[in-house]
Amino acid sequence: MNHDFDVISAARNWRTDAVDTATPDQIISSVYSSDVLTLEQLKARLSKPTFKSLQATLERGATLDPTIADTVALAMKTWAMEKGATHYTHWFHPLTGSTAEKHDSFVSPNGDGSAIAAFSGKELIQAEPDASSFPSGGLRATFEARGYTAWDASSPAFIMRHANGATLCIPTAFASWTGEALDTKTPLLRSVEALNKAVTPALKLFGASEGTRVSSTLGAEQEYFLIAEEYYYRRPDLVMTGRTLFGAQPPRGQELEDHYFGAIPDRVLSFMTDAEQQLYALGIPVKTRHNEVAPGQFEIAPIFEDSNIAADHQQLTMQVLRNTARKYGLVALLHEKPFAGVNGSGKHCNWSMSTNAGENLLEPGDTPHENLQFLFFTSAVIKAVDEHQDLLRISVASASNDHRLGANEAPPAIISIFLGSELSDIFDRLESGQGGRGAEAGLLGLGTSVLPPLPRHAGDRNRTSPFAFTGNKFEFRAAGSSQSISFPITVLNTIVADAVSALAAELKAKLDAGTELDTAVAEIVKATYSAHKRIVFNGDGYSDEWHQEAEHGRKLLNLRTTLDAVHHLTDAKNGALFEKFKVLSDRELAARQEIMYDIYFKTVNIEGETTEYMARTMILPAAVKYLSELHAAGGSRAVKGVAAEVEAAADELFDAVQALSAQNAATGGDEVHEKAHHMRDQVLPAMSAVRKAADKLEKVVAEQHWPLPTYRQMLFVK
Ligand SMILES: NC(=O)CC[C@H](N)C(=O)O
Repeated sequence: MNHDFDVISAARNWRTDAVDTATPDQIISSVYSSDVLTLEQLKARLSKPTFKSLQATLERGATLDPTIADTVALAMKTWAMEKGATHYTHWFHPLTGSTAEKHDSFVSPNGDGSAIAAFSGKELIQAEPDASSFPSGGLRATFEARGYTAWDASSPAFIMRHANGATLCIPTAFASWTGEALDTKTPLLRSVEALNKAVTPALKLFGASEGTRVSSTLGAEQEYFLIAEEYYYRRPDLVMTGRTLFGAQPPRGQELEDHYFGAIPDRVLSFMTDAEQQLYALGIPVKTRHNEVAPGQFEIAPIFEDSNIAADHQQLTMQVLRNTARKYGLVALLHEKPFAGVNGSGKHCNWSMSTNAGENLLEPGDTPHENLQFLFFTSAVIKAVDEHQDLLRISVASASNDHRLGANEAPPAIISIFLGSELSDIFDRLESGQGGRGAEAGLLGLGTSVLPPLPRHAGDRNRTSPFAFTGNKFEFRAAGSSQSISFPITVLNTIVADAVSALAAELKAKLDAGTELDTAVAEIVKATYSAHKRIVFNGDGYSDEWHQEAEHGRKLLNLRTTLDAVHHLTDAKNGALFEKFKVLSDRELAARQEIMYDIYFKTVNIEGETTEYMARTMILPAAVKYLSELHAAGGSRAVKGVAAEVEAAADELFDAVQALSAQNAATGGDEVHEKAHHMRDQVLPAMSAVRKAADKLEKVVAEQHWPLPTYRQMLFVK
């Protein structure tokens, strides 16, 4: 096959007709949140008493008063139909990691041959989709099809558009008839509540007013690749598995570092602008766009918002990126490692805690008092991450992230915290009993002898750190580009709730005993840092020395692969933690573990089968064809030399495929974790051997015979 035509068409094939892009003024005045049923919209459409009742429900986090449900549903339906919606759906987040929707038409037959537009309060509040095929990890048998979706009124309803219409999407939680969570939203909401319950009493010790509530905030950076659609559909591996299972390294990768933050190609910028306009309409606060490090890699990042809403918005962002790319003859690849040898894609989760008055608890403040608070909560995060390294690692574990972690600017599997030199210095001085040394340039004097000055927005960054302080928040960098952010954030909220409640109890005891607040906090910060500073590491997370020191010196966990990690999810300490904060019951936790094993097993199984299929039906035939051509070409030294190279690699490939085929046919056992281990220990290495031989062939077989678009083409044609 000759790819010359492909290269030209892949480069050209995009629509130049501009979309109707709005100016910043128009975005602010009319586009932003125009497809979101905001509280203002509801207020304008409901009577005062109904709106008040709805608002009270939202504030209490309770379920909607059934007597007003019909009125709210009517307002929703009217709004949605004005926006062009023909259908509505309960939109939820099953344990597949993505989203689910089943549309129902607003049009209802009236029984007399006519039809009316209908949507009742009952239909708004709860539904029973026939959702028996979603993973439940044993929480229900398939014959018990009943799973319920329940309206999450804290995340606004929105409109999803397609070329021929629109759908009203109502964010919902998804649970079994026994009330067990079958989704990622329910535990996230529970963890937000756990965080609130733990942090609010702590804040009160610092003098917070009545009515203070605390929630977690999140901004998730999304990295992704774009490749020409022509190439995508010629790569069964990309279509089936999301990553390339073959591909020799091109002469040029990312070593020139010329793509990162470079000028964004016109086609890509047009795509980005189009996607952003849709995200604005959905009220998603996207802010930043740029070229990422690998050729063909890009990033979109929002500013932070409430973490439950951010989790919904993050799923929508992925969906909009995928859908919009197609309009430009591109495909958005969200896999963590679509191309070996260059950077993978992360979804760095910028996490913090904030009060309902908008106070960021991880912001070093302007006053000594605010800084006491800051140090207290930062210590709690350090304690939480040290005590629950395993859970953070598990929350980002997947077959795809295994290929990313530990190389090309993605953090290693060992969890540690980067505090930056200035903040580390402050903790070190607190620990050693050295107090403040007065205000320095860029540092904020605390005006108290027990505490040293604090940095305002430390500027340094560390790309090899999985969990980095970035001035007024922590960036959980280990999260992978294709995953839902719900579980990582559920874990973060829960472990921090645990640490804060422990430290708050200590603080309260000290205050009750008559210790001054600043002295008491300094003592707690000092003791906490002393006990947990092994988790703080500001150096190179890739170095051998770090791996040695982390594992042997500091005794940190090094859970290299998904299977090493997932195994710990149901450890007694983790079950007790999630039970204590009512985030996940033992059964719900065990179900999640089961599903993680299952998804891992199936993912690698599909990769193994795809590798075998491509090697047998595409790559070996190409090599054989080229060989027969060479054999026909006679006996010159060059021909013989090339033929010998091709033959050697083809033989190696043939043998490797036979070996892979045997592993694909085996199972490793009946239990899902046995199957998963078979995949990791037998199938993945067998796939690597196939790839190694195939990549050798790619370098010697005539390009016109090579059946697959190459890295050189996919990464550089934009
Ligand atoms: N520039 C960056 O921050 C690179 C991050 C890297 N792509 C990752 O996998 O996390």
